[in-house]
This record gives sequence, C-alpha cells and structure tokens, in this order.
Amino acid sequence: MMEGTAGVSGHRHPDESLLDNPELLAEQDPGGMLRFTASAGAQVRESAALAAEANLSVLADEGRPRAVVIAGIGTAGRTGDVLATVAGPRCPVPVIPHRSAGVPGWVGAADVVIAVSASGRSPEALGAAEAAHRRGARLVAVGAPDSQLQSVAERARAPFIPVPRRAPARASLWALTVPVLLAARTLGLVKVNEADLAETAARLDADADRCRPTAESFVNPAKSLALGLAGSIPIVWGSSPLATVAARRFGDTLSANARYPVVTGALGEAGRGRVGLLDGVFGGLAEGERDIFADPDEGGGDSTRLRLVLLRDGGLNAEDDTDEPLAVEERRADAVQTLAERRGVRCDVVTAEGGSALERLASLVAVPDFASIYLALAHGLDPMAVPAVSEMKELANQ
Ligand SMILES: O=P(O)(O)OC[C@H]1O[C@@H](O)[C@@H](O)[C@@H](O)[C@@H]1O
Repeated sequence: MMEGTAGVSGHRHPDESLLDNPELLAEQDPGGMLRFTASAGAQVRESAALAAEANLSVLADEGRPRAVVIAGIGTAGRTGDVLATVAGPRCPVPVIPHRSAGVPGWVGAADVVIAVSASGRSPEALGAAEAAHRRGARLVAVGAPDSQLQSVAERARAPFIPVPRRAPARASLWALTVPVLLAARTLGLVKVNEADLAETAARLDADADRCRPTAESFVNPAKSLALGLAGSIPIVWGSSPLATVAARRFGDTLSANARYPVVTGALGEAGRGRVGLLDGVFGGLAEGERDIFADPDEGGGDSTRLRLVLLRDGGLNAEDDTDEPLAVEERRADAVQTLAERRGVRCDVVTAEGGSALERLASLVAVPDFASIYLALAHGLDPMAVPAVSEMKELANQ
C-alpha cells in the first residue's frame, strides 16, 4: 500500500491476485459498492413499482408537451441521456438533458421538466424544479424520500417518485432511470413495456451473477475486463447512440470508482478525429517500442498504453429509416478493431444483447460497472469513497 499525497492511499500497480480473494475484496469494499451494484435488477423492479404508485397520469392531462427537459447532475444527469437514446430518433418531441443550474431560457408552460437527484438536494435539480414551477411548466421529480426535492415537488403539486437512497448516486443509475422512462412513457414519448422492464431486470441479475466476487477472473467478464485495463489509458467508444451512453457511463465509473483517466465517445465522431490517438505516444508509438521478448501480460514500469474498449450495439432498428443504417455502424466497428490491431493497441469488445433498447443498454452497462469496481479494488482503492469529490464540494462550498 502506498500513501499518496493528502492521505490518499492505494497501490500504484494493480494487485491482480486480490481479485480472486473474495474475503480481501470484501475488506477493500467496506461500503459494499459491489453489493449495491449487484442490486441493479432489483432497482429496476423497485422503481417500476414506486413509479406505478406515484400519480404520473396527471402529467398526461395536458397532452403531449413541446419539449422535455431532464435536469440533474452526475448520474442523475445520465438518466436524461438514457431517456434521449431509448426514445430514439423517432421521438415526437425534443428530449433535452440539462446539467447546469435552473432550466433553459425557453422553458415555459408547454414543457415538462423532470428533475432528478439521488440525494434530493443537488442545486442543479432543485434549481430546475423551482424554475419549472415558477414558469408554469409541468414538473415531475425523482429522488430521495423526505428530501428538499420532495418538498419542492409538493409545493408545486407535482408527482414525486421517492427512490430510496443508495450512497453514492452512481450506484443508483437504474433506480433513477426507470422513473424517468416511465414518466416519459406516460407522456407518450417512449415505448417501454412491462416485459421490457422485467427482461432488463433479469439481464442485470444474470450479469451481476456472472460478475460476482466469488466468480474467478477467468470466468468473470468484469474481472477480466478490469485486468485488461489495469495500468492502461482506457478509450471507450460506443458504436451507436445507445452504446455511446453506455460508453459515457463507463467513463463515469472508471473515473469515480477506479480513478482512471478515460476518453469516451461515439465511434462515428471519434472516427473523424480522436481515432488519431491510436497513432500517438500512448498508441502505436508506445507499442512499437515494446520489447518483443517481454511477457505481454507483465505490467512493468515501461510506458503507459492505450486500451480500447469497443461497445458494439448491433442495433434493433434495421428497418428504421431515421437511424443510421446498421451496416454503416457495423463496418465502422469492424474498421476500428482492424485499426487497433494494426497499431498493436489491444481491444476489448462488449456486444449488446437483448430484445429492447433498455435491455441492450443494460447489457452494455452491467459488466463495465463491475469492472470499474474491480479495477479500483485491484489498486487498493475504496470504490465508494472519493476524497476528491467530497473535498471539491467543501472547497466550492456546495
Ligand atoms: O443525484 P444527486 O444526489 O443530485 O448527485 C448528483 C451528483 O453529485 C456529485 O457531487 C456526485 O456525488 C455524483 O456522483 C452525483 O451523481
């Protein structure tokens, strides 16, 4: 164990053996981040039940809104990206994730604001809920029971979905996402049915089982993904808009849980610029320098390298003429794999599975979520407590 600056401690180099020692894993994860993450399927079921109890139907009384704004920060903000991608290009109204204080200037009585906050007290969600109320927009709020957000929603006579708090917020992605989707369904913006929710929950359960701490690295997809990434700079690209949301989520968890720098984005966009990273000092140039007789699995003290994680969707919308043709997406994903191989940059591929957009998203999020935690644990980092985030809040007085 190395003491870093300002009381931050951990191993500079990953301790791979730790991942196959469930007792030590539990010790390194005192807050139970693995357990919270394994509750993803249960979160889907619980939040669906909570949303059913809330009086969401009042949202539909005034018909289809002009636009929907999803206000929140961090993981709460990601739920807006999930809604936008699940609603897809055929969504009849704009779906706009909003991460800064208040709401956009144009929001008014014709619009719906969904304010989301796991703690129920982020200034961004609270400010948005208050602004929505002032401007006469329809409001729905999602967050911790008995929170400030609940009070604002009550004052505004707006539906509130009380999502039990699981600290930290990033362990509540599914608990927060489902009410957002169900509010949008009430407004006629997404087609998410009960079977989709049940199948998504079942997939999250099955993936949690494959990624459980007692499953050893060679059969555990999350442990092997973590070990592949250890010591490298991860580049995570999604082949479709849906896969790109999953890529950004992996960026969130790799940074917060494992404290790794990471580049994330859409492969289509990356192909016009950022793919150049593969040519650079952390890509082809570093690989060219490698000692060909060295053990390829040996971390060692030599140069840091990129590791590409490609999240491949494969898509459901082959018939959908407003989407990019599936064949284009597939060709581009194949191309970047070939390119990575040419540059000697190793590449992990996670391929979406499932019959609905939501289940496909879940299949791209679950294993990476666990991988980010195993990567933290391999470095002796508590995946739950992030001193820099708390210190930043203190310094900024938030
Ligand atoms: O969802 P709430 O509680 O508003 O938090 C929003 C965000 O706040 C930040 O400070 C971090 O804690 C994030 O992990 C979190 O997603």
